[in-house]
Amino acid sequence: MSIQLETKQERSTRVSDRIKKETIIDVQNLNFYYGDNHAVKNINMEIEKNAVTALIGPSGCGKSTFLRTVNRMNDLVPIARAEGKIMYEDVNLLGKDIDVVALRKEIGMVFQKPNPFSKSIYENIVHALKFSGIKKKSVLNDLVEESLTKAALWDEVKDRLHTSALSLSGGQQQRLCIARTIAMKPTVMLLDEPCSALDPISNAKIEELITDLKKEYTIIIVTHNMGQASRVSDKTAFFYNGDLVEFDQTEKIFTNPSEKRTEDYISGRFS
Ligand SMILES: Nc1ncnc2c1ncn2[C@@H]1O[C@H](COP(=O)(O)OP(=O)(O)OP(=O)(O)O)[C@@H](O)[C@H]1O
Repeated sequence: MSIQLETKQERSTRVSDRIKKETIIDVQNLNFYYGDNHAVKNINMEIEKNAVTALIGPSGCGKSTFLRTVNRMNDLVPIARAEGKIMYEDVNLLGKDIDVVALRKEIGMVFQKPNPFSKSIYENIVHALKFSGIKKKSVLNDLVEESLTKAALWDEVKDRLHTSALSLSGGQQQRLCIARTIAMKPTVMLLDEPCSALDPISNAKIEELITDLKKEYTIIIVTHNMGQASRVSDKTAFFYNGDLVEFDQTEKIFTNPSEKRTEDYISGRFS
């Protein structure tokens, strides 16, 4: 009798098949253009629910464009054009009849530089909630506490909710922006280099927070920090020159990538 030993690759495939989760966003043949610039090229990608997906790659390779296409932030660029489909629960997010305000509530975004309004901490959270029709003070108060708690900021600000958000440190401001997104009860959070303007301690706090948040939310994060991608994400997509070169379990990407370009990038041979 001969026993067939499984190769490392076969084991990795078997394990990743077993832990394969539900797909929440299914990107199909996505192309994105800024005028003649073909910035994102024929991307096919399934984003797993309640997981963290990291987008990595050198500057200008299309990561932010891809991210901003998911919640239609690129609609604001006049020369921009998207082709293909981004399916979210049977709805094509690129469809003409999509209510983009509702979409951005469901798929929230946090930007590279913390951008709180120049209002109080409390007002930063309730501003959009009031706009969406919630007026009752007790409901607003509960949502403020809940979202600041989930963003790991409540203990630091609970005694000064009515002071200016601009008096917070950069790291606290970024957690406030995350709380503001959480308050809208999204299902997906898009994070565009959320730590790039932060000090190492704030960075570590946001990373801890991301790991915590994925229990409730699906997260897609653009990062230039390879350590961060490997620490916080479950899956990693490597973009190069608008192409999705490789998309796999983060552990596989960082220990045994299939593509030479991925290996060269993560080992710092180009940036
Ligand atoms: N608003 C815009 N108008 C025109 N071209 C744009 C715009 N935003 C991005 N681009 C172009 O699209 C391409 C992809 O840029 P994008 O910002 O998506 O890359 P990136 O991988 O996120 O880069 P970085 O890591 O530097 O943020 C680049 O050629 C860039 O110049």
